[in-house]
Amino acid sequence: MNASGKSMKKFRDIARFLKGSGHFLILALAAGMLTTLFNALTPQIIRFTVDHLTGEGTSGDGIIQAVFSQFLPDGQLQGNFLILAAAAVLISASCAGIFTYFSNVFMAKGSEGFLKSMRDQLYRHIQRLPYSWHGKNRTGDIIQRCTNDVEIIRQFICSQLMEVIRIVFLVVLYMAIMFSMNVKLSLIALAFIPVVVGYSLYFYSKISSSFLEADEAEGDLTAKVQENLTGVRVVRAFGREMYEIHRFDEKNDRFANLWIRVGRFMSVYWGAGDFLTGAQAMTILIAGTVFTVQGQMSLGDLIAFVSYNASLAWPIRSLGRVLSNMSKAGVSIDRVTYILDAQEEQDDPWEKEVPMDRDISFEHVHFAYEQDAPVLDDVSFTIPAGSTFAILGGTGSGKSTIVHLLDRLYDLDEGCGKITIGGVDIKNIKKGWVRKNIGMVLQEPFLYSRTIGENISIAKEHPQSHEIRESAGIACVDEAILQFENGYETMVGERGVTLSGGQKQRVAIARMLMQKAPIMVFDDSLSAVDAETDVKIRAALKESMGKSTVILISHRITTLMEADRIMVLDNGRVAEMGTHEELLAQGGIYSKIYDIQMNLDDEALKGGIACE
Ligand SMILES: Nc1ncnc2c1ncn2[C@@H]1O[C@H](COP(=O)(O)OP(=O)(O)OP(=O)(O)O)[C@@H](O)[C@H]1O
Repeated sequence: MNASGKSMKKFRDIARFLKGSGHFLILALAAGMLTTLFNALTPQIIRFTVDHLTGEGTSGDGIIQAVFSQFLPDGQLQGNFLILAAAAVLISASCAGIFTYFSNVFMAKGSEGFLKSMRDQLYRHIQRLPYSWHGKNRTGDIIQRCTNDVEIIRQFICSQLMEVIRIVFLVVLYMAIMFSMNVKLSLIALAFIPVVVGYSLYFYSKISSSFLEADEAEGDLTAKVQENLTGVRVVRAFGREMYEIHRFDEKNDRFANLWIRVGRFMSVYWGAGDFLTGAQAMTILIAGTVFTVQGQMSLGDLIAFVSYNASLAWPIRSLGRVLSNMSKAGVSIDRVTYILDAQEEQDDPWEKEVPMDRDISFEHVHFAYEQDAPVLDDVSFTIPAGSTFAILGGTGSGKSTIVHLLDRLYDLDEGCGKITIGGVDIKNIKKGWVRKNIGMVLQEPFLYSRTIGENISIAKEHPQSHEIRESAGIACVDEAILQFENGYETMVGERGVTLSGGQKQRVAIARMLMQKAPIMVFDDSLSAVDAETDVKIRAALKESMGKSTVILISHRITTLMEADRIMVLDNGRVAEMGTHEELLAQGGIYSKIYDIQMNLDDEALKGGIACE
């Protein structure tokens, strides 16, 4: 596809969001044009009135004369012209007002409808994008695209594009009327239009880099404030308040200076623009007066002409600005279509739902994230259904990657081994089905800004309160929750600040238990819990888990020593495999870590030790 084909495709991608709201924009445009039409009548009425007073007659056969003659015969018209003229001004102003109202109402409906449709579609699409896509794209950037860029596109379609059409209509209409009154004077007025538009176009394209810099400085300042507020505990703990204040001052200064510079540029622009407009008005006035004195036009013509000319000044000046700002939309359309073009995660037709309470098997699995170095190297193991399987390994050894692969967040490439559940390659099992049947608790669980009860019950459609308490009981967090004034109705604040790390982990365990999944994964999810509670939770889990298959990942040997089978992972390779006793007897990595952890004092034991 060539460049213009690509641009058209992008424009079509965006224009489809007009479905359901596009007709409002057309109505807004039509109402806006009618407003312009009625506004154009007033100078004609003034022209007629003035010529009537002075007894000049070039406008005698004009449109207003023709309309008035419809209502009253010539004789009566003479006596009532002032009333008629006043009524005509009032009627045209009222009509203009009414159409302005409708134009704004339709514009708001069309514009908000377009925005809503675009946001809805983007949100829905992002929800369905693969996890790997999220891994490659920064959250802040995605949010920026869904807010700022979407807003710029809305302005482009619903404001700038409409404005350009409205201005072009106004210019064509007014120039047609002006040409009908005096061709020579109209040619002078017309000659200024490209100069004014060209000047503002040139100016705005020149200062767009200053605008961009100032916008970026604003983003920088916001990010600084956000980081500071999020990390307020660290700032206080390290006594970094003054340092943070200085850093903020620097960014704030830069931000202010950049906007002052933009302000200076804009002052030059407005000043020079005023001068240009004034020079044009002066030229029209001088030439118009000469033509009037020469009898080429009436006094009414001159006044009406000057009035039309003045009404053209602002729209023409803003045309350059609007056209120049429209170019920004191209970048935003690119940024939004980048998200929309990303392939959604979809089930292939051959993927099915199979029983998940079966053996899990990794067969010669090799895996690397994108172009990065290999993370898993020939990993093979089998987890019999209903058993507890533990994985021990140093930081970055690939433990979580195994879970990502099992959950189909990433798929294995051809020839890189196989993962099966009940003998079925998981590539042939629906992704949604896999995830629904694998309960997962992560090391740093994410809790929503909702009540604790809602957080626990999120995985279940119609949760019963006794089920919520039951799950919380197994996760040893029921007692702690009841100690809060509002119990299960306690709101978990932004990022769950009202709960301790260990409490959050336990709420996440309770949430996972609600899922009653046949496979449960605990990815270092007891790390923030003290050793005693860890033992209690595991005992309660053992009792309640029934036939579920459990995968335990931990740095703490006491957490996983009772597992049916333990795998030691070293730099993506299976280093050891066996029961606790077998591994101790081998005298390898596992037994070394065991010795270190067992010899540590209680304090260290509570924190857990990384097995590196
Ligand atoms: N989404 C990703 N994209 C690219 N590289 C990744 C991604 N996730 C993990 N890695 C890399 O893969 C390697 C294994 O990471 P993984 O999270 O599986 O280790 P881990 O054993 O669970 O570590 P930890 O105990 O610290 O959680 C690391 O080098 C990590 O940097």
